[in-house]
Amino acid sequence: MPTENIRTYDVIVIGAGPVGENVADRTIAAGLSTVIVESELAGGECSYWACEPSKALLRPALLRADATHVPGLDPAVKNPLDVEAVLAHRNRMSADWKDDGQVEWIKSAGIDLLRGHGRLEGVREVSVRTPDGDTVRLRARHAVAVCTGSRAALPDLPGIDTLRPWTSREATSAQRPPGRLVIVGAGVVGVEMATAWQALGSRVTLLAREDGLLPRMEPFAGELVTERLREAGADVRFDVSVVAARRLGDGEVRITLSDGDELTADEILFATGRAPRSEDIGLGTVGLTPGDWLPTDDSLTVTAVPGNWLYAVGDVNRRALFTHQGKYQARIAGAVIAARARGEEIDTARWAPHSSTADLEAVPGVVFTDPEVASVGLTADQAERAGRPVDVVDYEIGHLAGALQYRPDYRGRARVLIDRDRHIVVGATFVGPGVGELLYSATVAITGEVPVERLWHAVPAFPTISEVWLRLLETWRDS
Ligand SMILES: Cc1cc2nc3c(=O)[nH]c(=O)nc-3n(C[C@H](O)[C@H](O)[C@H](O)COP(=O)(O)OP(=O)(O)OC[C@H]3O[C@@H](n4cnc5c(N)ncnc54)[C@H](O)[C@@H]3O)c2cc1C
Ligand SMILES: NC(=O)c1ccc[n+]([C@@H]2O[C@H](COP(=O)([O-])OP(=O)(O)OC[C@H]3O[C@@H](n4cnc5c(N)ncnc54)[C@H](O)[C@@H]3O)[C@@H](O)[C@H]2O)c1
Repeated sequence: MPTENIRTYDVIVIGAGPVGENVADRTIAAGLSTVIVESELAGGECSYWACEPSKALLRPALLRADATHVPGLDPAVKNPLDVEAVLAHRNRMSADWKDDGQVEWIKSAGIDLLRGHGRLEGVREVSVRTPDGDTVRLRARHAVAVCTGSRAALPDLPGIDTLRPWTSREATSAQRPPGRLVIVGAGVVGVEMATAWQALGSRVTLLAREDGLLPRMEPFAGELVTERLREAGADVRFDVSVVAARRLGDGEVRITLSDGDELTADEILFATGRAPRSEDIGLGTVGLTPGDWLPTDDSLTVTAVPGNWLYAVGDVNRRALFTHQGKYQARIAGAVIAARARGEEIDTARWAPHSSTADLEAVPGVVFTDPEVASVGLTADQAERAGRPVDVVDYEIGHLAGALQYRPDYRGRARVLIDRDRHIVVGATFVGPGVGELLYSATVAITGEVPVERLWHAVPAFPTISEVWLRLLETWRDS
């Protein structure tokens, strides 16, 4: 790269999603000049096509499901949702797909924003193709952080190019409910979007190729969500996949399933996982393969590239595809970059300031369905596969006084895994209305490695759902 017209910064961040913004926030706070490059909207997938719009669609649906069962409320809560009002609320929560607020924050933090498509150009260099066709060249004194996130992965289905399917982007930003919506994939996106659009009036068919929903979670999570989705009117099918799909001249979609059944829908949503946004970011110029995920060590450094200058943070490293976990990584990457810029050794011991240990031991996640699913740490299946001796302790949350106060028809279950040798919690799953807010207690128990003997002294208030902790301890003691 010729040296003229090169802008030099301490740190270059590619991608202004929640993760890139947080890396830049930490490096600026450490006194390092930082530029952030963004090709679409500052705020990333989370703000406009993922977390924010999906939760704005789901909150009215979940509140209505709870309220419908609480006596004495206005019968109006039983009425269908006001679709227009919900979608208008979703539009507001997605900032109407404008990023002025985010840009204002970036500027106020002292970070430079460069709009355009960023690409690595060898060691510590990045070129940016701006919207008006210019190329801006950047050089980093210390670090380049790739925070380009992920996109929806589509299956390799014949004719998919002409099918015009929905991905998570259309599913979170559509301006009216399709009459009939077929959803392929029963992971988190599939079940959340099934819950939202069924509540908004679509007739949803949810297709799982496994024998249940949410296949990577405790099996009872998928079972309870299936029950409620079916009660809400959704057609939930297991052990089935799509073998062919095409859009007809009238706009309808004709779908052939692996069991020979045919479906007709107005839209088909592929909620079939994620792929890294790394195919066109110059990975070849640093010896990596375009289109691959970018694995890192626990300090978020891409160790396949020598020199400790390249970092991958957030979805693109595939460690844990959640906004909160990517932001945690961003705080750690920022501290690592700052320490190395000062010439200091980094401390990557387990739970040390420069180690993203929680990615491996305690990733919390909430699925915002009816009922909610909140989990952190290991499932029983994962513990068994890892050869980790644990006691599996279950409790029906609906037996709690607090649960019945919350919603008289409460159905839910909790499971904790207790390490047999160390007597600490290593995994927890709660399924039931409102359990999302319980999750932090389990996350603290796991990351703090709190001995069960001490947990007895953490008294949950009566009558709350958090009394489930006490019941789980009693069940463990008496088993
Ligand atoms: C439907 C849905 C719902 C979700 N709900 C939740 C939830 O409730 N809670 C939760 O924790 N997680 C949720 N997630 C996951 C969450 O959205 C991601 O984990 C999070 O967005 C990852 O942040 P990121 O910054 O790594 O990537 P992204 O948010 O994808 O941001 C990456 C940014 O980089 C930009 N970019 C990409 N390539 C370039 C380039 N070459 N040059 C310049 N800029 C570039 C992109 O335009 C984008 O702005 C959800 C995901 C989906 C799909
Ligand atoms: N509430 C939240 O925090 C939230 C919400 C949505 C998404 N997310 C994050 O986004 C990530 C992506 O979610 P996702 O649901 O897209 O992916 P996922 O990996 O969770 O689930 C994908 C599902 O699609 C199935 N599938 C894959 N290919 C298929 C095919 N060809 N045919 C049929 N089924 C197929 C898989 O078996 C799996 O069940 C999640 O890992 C999660 O971390 C989080």
